[in-house]
Amino acid sequence: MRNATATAPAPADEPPAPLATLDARDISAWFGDHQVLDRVSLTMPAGVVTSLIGPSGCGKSTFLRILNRMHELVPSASLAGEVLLDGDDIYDTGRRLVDARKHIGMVFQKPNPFPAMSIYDNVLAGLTLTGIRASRDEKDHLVETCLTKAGLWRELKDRLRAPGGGLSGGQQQRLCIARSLAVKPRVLLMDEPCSALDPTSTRVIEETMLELVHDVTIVIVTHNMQQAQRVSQQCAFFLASHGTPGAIVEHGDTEAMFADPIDPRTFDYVNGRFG
Ligand SMILES: Nc1ncnc2c1ncn2[C@@H]1O[C@H](COP(=O)(O)OP(=O)(O)OP(=O)(O)O)[C@@H](O)[C@H]1O
Repeated sequence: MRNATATAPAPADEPPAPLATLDARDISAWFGDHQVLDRVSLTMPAGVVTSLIGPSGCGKSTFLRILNRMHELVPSASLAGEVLLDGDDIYDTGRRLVDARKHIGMVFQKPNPFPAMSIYDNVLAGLTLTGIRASRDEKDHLVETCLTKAGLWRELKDRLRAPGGGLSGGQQQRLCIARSLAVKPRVLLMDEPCSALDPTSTRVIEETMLELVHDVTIVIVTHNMQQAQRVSQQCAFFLASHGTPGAIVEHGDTEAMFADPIDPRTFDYVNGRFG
């Protein structure tokens, strides 16, 4: 068991963490006494983009937030089940919350850079929080690496001291991706990351995801069926029918799920017949 106080600061120039598999086992979730997920199990393999699809309110975001311990921030929220990162339970009582968030980063629907903070400092904002120390040279290198991976370096390298809030929506979202990458996560969770963006910015983020997946396991919630097909290799279809808690109806290879789904409800959903 890891000791909560034993985590020494890690240097920023350590090599990228190896790819990791995230395994959710029998996840149930509640807000108060309202159950919103019922025994959901899903393996999100290393180096794969997994998309979570399904109608509004079926529990996709709740499931995603459980994967990095954000669900517990809601006072009435509770859950059952296990989330294993390469076999280690992220809810183990000996594990620090901040470690789970460091290893499993999150990008939200609405870009949320610190608006008055410079682009440079935005990228590095997670370092202090997660106890990563870095020299000036290491910070410069990290900023360049993360902005490059997020597809922003060429656009922004001459204005790193400008405020993050002055960027376009698409650039802000990519800045948030760069900020997530700076702490070298092993998994990146993305909750409808393109829903506030125009088609061009959306395509840039999708291309970024396809590059990033070589370094980090990705799980994305999306309402866009074309996006799920473009970016993900694995897909899970969630449904909460007639007031029952959300559950996975079907999951597997994305191409197969769209071309030849097993369950008629999946067929109807991916063909736009409901939801
Ligand atoms: N903070 C909260 N407090 C109480 N209930 C909540 C809270 N957040 C979500 N819920 C409820 O949990 C259920 C699942 O919501 P969730 O946001 O996970 O669904 P979703 O599939 O991601 O929906 P959408 O696609 O619209 O974002 C819904 O019934 C929702 O009303």
